[in-house]
Amino acid sequence: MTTPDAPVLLGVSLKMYFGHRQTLRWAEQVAALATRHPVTTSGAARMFVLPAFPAIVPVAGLLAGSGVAVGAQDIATEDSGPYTGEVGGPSLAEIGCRYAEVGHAERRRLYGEGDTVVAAKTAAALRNGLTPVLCVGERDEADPAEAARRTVAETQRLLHGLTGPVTVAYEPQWAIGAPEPASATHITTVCGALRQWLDAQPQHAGSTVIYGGSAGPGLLTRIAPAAGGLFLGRFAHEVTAIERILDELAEVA
Ligand SMILES: O=C(CO)COP(=O)(O)O
Repeated sequence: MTTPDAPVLLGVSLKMYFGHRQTLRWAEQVAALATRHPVTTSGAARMFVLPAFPAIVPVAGLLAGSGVAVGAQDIATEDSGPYTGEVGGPSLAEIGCRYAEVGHAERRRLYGEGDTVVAAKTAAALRNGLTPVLCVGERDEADPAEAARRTVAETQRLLHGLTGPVTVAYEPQWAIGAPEPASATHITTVCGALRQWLDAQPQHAGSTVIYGGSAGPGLLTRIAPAAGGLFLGRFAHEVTAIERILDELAEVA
């Protein structure tokens, strides 16, 4: 089952770029944009934002009624107990999170997270009713067919034994923090393969594939519908850039 008519999904992770007040000002602008833009008010596009932990509660308040969902950039593998510094899925769900990001390349590279931890965090998100934003993608640049093979295998490994809808964010690691995203051919090859694999997994019905890695205006219309949306980083810091992406979607709709 393919889902070409599903709403486009635009996610933003603020990583650790913004201070607290800056995050709140940005969220206010995102709420205003989503409340007035025809692509979001019609339901043709859905949005989620992942602020730093301390900003989740106030950002959820600012986004209330705008249709923009909120989520966390990380989640503990366990639900409660002696895990200093961690934040568990039950708390995230309680404060209004709908998404929890897992497996980002920065957490793998800088904090030593491997497949076991990523799979356990994915399970924790699903167990708590949160949609995991499962980041996958090859570390070094490979040709598109090889990248697709590796990325589907990685996704299959990480989701083994799990049930529930997921948002798979294809983020080739070499394209994160780069001047440009991967090429449209590269992205559509890998996202198409992920879509095809997910469509054959009834236990993950309702899942979405989005692309991240230096994504910004001008990209989505070239990679849809293989990519069902974008996972934005730096190029969403200016809310006018998000607006340009919504405008582009309005043009092709
Ligand atoms: O990792 C990303 C989204 O989580 C992408 O970040 P950039 O768009 O800043 O490269």
